[in-house]
Order: sequence, then structure tokens, then C-alpha cells
Amino acid sequence: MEKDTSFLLTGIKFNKKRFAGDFSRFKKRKQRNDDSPVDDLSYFKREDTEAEKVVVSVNKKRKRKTKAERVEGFSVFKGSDSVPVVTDEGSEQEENNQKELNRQNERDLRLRKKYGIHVSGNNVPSPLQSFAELSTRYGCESYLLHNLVKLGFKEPTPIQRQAIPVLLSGRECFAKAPTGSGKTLAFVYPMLMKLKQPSKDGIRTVILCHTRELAAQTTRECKKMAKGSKFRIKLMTKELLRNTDFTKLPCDILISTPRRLQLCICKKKKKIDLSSATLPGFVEDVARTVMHDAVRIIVGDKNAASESIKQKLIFAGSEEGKLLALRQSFAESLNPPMLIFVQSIERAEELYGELKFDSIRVGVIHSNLSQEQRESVIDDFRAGKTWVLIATDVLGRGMDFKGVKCVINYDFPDCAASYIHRIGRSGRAGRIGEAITFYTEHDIPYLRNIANVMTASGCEVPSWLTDMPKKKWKKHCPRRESISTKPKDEEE
Ligand SMILES: Nc1ncnc2c1ncn2[C@@H]1O[C@H](COP(=O)(O)OP(=O)(O)OP(=O)(O)O)[C@@H](O)[C@H]1O
Repeated sequence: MEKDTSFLLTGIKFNKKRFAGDFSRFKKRKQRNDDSPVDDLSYFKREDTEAEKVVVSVNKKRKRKTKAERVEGFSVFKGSDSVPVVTDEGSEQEENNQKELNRQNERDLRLRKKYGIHVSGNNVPSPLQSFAELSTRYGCESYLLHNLVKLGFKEPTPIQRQAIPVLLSGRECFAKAPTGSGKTLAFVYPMLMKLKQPSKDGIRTVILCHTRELAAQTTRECKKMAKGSKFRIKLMTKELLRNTDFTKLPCDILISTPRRLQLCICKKKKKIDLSSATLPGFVEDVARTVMHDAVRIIVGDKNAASESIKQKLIFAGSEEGKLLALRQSFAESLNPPMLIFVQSIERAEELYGELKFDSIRVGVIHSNLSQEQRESVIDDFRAGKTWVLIATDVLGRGMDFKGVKCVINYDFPDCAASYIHRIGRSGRAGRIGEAITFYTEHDIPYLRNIANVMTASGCEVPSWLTDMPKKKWKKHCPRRESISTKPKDEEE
């Protein structure tokens, strides 16, 4: 039976009168004749339709340019010195082309400035003005536009605006963007567009995710975005790993953790042929070498969390004080669905042991659970059976739970990146989120680092915090007293 996830949207009642226009558009779409992508194009928010018409020809000319022209932006690559644009003297056509190119560059710079997109590299393709360009500029299959409409995505996020044209141009790309800003679609859509159709040539794309949960989530998202195509999208599960002859596996896109892919290659004695995969050689080689003529895209400020998250620091005095402060914050405003992060499996179990008798539906997830247990815990959280999920950092990165309103760092994060990723489980896709971080005496020397992230994210930070000395932040994971309030003998 389909899990009921309506709880995540309870309370949102559309006023049919006020939104009559939208409802009528939806009604019109229901009678839509299915092979009419034009309707879908009208669904998307447009920036500048005039500019859209021009961008196609200009980007073609850019490709034909004899020498690369450096795009303004910070240079993160050695040796990416700009070279003068070389054009044949005196041809009027060339002059007009150059004028058009300069106008397009100005439009690109304006759009990047508007969305806080910083690029570096040679000849970076123009960012998308709207999703409509997937069709008008790249002639994408209509199912891709239909799926955007069904998902309710009216316009590309900043990272999608720039990463999609870069990847479609065949360039390699480093991309950094705030949590919850749509990086999955930013690589899945260009991948589907470049793969074009299913093929019998074996695995043509490998997507690596650092945890099994994220690999499962990426598989789900990929299938949603590929709906209407016939691509075979496979998640590398234990069963697939154990029982499959990969030379006969009908698969276009394989999604796996690095560990399982490595096991597969070793166990199957290299019977899995990646020589047609979109990454040159094996993934780790790419990580080690300088990528050739790559483009770097950075959205938002370095070392900042998503600006849609209200961040709070609470001094809890001691470990005991933390449990009191947690229960107090629940009493004041339980704001489900919520995630609570702790620093170890043992502490996750201890905190679960304390909260499971409170009248809140609490769950716990960590890497000591079996695969089935982990999947069922996540399903319950997504379906609203669990309101508060206690987790270790296994859930800290990439997991997308629609509508998580609040993240609590019960234990101080072990580094700034972990802080940014943990709180980024809330405030996703432009929604407002909240993050509360408890700290004790042990954590005070590291407060300044969090204060820097808060300041970079646009939060108000008291001066006593910013005036604190900055401490070199290696892995801060101190031994903490047990959370459990049970008498010692009872625990044994
Ligand atoms: N163009 C869009 N418009 C509206 N919502 C979008 C758009 N693209 C993606 N989303 C939604 O935004 C949410 C976050 O997307 P995604 O998980 O890809 O973010 P992310 O940048 O990968 O996050 P993280 O850094 O945490 O991994 C998802 O619920 C996704 O459905």
C-alpha cells in the first residue's frame, strides 16, 4: 500500500478562489494532448525570452572561437591564463558576431550576478534563462519537460542554471552549492539528455553516493526524472552484487556506493565493464588528476550554510543540561518532522532510550542497523509515522526529507562541513528551516568556527562570539558523559 505522506502537507489548504488561475492552468493541463510540449513551455517562469532566442547562436559561435576566452571570475585553476581573443581582421560579419558575443557575455554576467553564480574556466556556456531552454536550446525529449511540470519545478535553481549547460557542452565540472539547492537534478538531467536513448552497450553511467541511503534516494529521484523514458536504472544492492552477471545486466545507469562498486569489480573479476561510463577511467583516477579544461561553479558563499535556515546556539552547561534543554524545547514547540544529530551510535541509542517513553514518535538510525531496519526507519520518517529521528552523521549529507522543519545538533558537530551538511537537512528547495546547536564547556573553543558559518549565512551573531579566538578545527569529537539517566546497575 502506498505510504501516506500527506501528513507532510497537512495544514496547507489552497484557497481555490485565490488560486483560480493556477487551478485553471492545471485543469487545462489535464486535457493536454500528450505530445504537445508547447504547453509545458508555458508552465515555466521565463527570465528574458528575447535573450533565450539569442543564446543558442552565440553559444554555437563561442564553440567555434579560435582561442578560448577567459570568463571573469576568480581563477581557481593554475595556468588558466586568459588568452586574447583572436579573430580574423576586417570582416564585418566577424565584427557583428563579436558584438553579439559581448552582449551575450553581459547578459550572462547579469544572470550570474543575480543568482550568485561564480564560474571559472575557459569559454563557460551561458546559464539557463529558464527550463524552456532545455527544449528551445537543446531540443530535449518532451518527457523531461513533462516531468518538471509534474514535479512542480517552475524554474531552475542557480546551480542548475549553470551546471546543466556546462555538462551538456561535454565539459567536466566541479560544482559547489548550498544544501537543498537541487544539485541532483543539476547532474541527472544533462546525463539523461546526453544518454538520449536506452542502449545495449552496457552500463554507460555510474553515479557514486557515499551512503546506501543516499544511493537509494538518488535512484528514486533518477527514476522520477526519467519517467516516460525506457532507461534501465539500477541500484547496486547486496542482492545485485551477489547474484548478477553484469555482462548480461540490462542497465544504462548504475547507482552505487564506492565500496559496493569496488566489491563488484573485485568479486566479478572485472566482469563489470565501465569502459563505456561517462567518466574517463575509474572514479578515483579522476579525483586525483587535474580535470581537463574543467569548469568550476560555486553558488553562494564559501563555507556558508543555506540562507533559508534560522540558526541558534544554546549553552546547555552539561550533558544532563542538554537532555533538559531538549525536553524543554519539545514542550515549547515540537516542530515535526525533526532530525536530531549525535556523535556516535552509542549515544544515538542512549538518547533513543530516553525519548522513546516521551509522548513523541521517535526513531533512531545508525550504521549498526541492518539494511532492512535502516530502510524501514527512513520509510517511517518519510511517511510521518516517526516525527523525530535521531541520527548519527550517516544521514548528515545529501538525504532529502521533504519538509524537515528543524534540525537539532544534540552533540556539537565535529567540523564546519558537518555542521553545514547536518543543518542543511532542513530549509531545502527554498523552504524555511531551523537549526539548534547545543554546546557545553567542551565545545566552547570551537564556537567561533560555527559563528563564522552563521555570519557567512547571513545570521545575526553576537559580538562576544565573533571576538572569540578561532581554533584550528580538526575532528572535534570529545568523550561525553552518558546521556542515559538509568542507574548504572540497571544499564548492565
Ligand atoms: N528547480 C527546482 N525547483 C524546486 N524544487 C527543486 C528544484 N530542483 C530540485 N528541487 C527540490 O529541492 C530539494 C533538494 O534537492 P537536492 O536533494 O537535489 O538538493 P542538494 O543540493 O543535492 O542537497 P544536499 O546538498 O543536501 O545534497 C528536493 O526536494 C528537490 O525535489
